[in-house]
Amino acid sequence: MILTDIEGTTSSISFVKDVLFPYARRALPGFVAARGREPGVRRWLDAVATELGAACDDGVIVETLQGWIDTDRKHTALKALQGMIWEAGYHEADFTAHIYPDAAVALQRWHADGHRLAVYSSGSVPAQRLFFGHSDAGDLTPLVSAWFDTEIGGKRDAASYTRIADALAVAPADILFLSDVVAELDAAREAGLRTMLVDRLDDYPEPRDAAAANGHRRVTSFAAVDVAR
Ligand SMILES: CSCCC(=O)C(=O)COP(=O)(O)O
Ligand SMILES: [Mg+2]
Repeated sequence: MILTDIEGTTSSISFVKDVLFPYARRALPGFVAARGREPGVRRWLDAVATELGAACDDGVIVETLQGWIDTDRKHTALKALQGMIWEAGYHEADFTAHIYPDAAVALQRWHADGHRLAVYSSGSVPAQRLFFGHSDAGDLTPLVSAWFDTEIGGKRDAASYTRIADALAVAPADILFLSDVVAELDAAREAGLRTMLVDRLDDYPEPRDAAAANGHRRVTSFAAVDVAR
């Protein structure tokens, strides 16, 4: 079983930072004005207000969310709202989601070879499905059999990986987790998963040395991933 992160791993950080985040930032005020009363949207706006610890109007909530986008806060409410906003962007073909060609090829090969593939990203599950469904390499969603976001727990928390293994009904040692973030790999290793640091030179121009990789195997492309080990 292969479990992969998205941003910085299958896909470039710059696409997320330079295309997706500015799109969500711009669209947020109009989105909240138009859809803020829908229960599925209100639920997340209320979660932000709760976090602020005070009754606040939607203007304050929008400003807070825009601040969180600016600091790349991986908050579940922000991620859920971003996913809803990006839906329009994908459907109106404003953009397609970046995927490294080596990642698209490897995912297709692993799937054809009978490996089960799952995704674990801070992006919400609907945002992950949109991302893979509208990728530069076309619709990759049929390759993925399970999707996980931070509703199962934080990516730097070992318990999240234990929950994922339970949900997949797979022994932790039979899951290979691919990520660009060493702290996420540390948490996965603590839960018993196999790990590999994906060190994309486009995203990380100064490759991380063995000490920075903290004992995780390191590759710069999915082409070098040996799923058997
Ligand atoms: C898949 S949604 C767009 C990416 C995103 O918002 C994000 O936070 C991705 O974080 P990751 O855990 O995939 O590094
Ligand atoms: Mg990442």
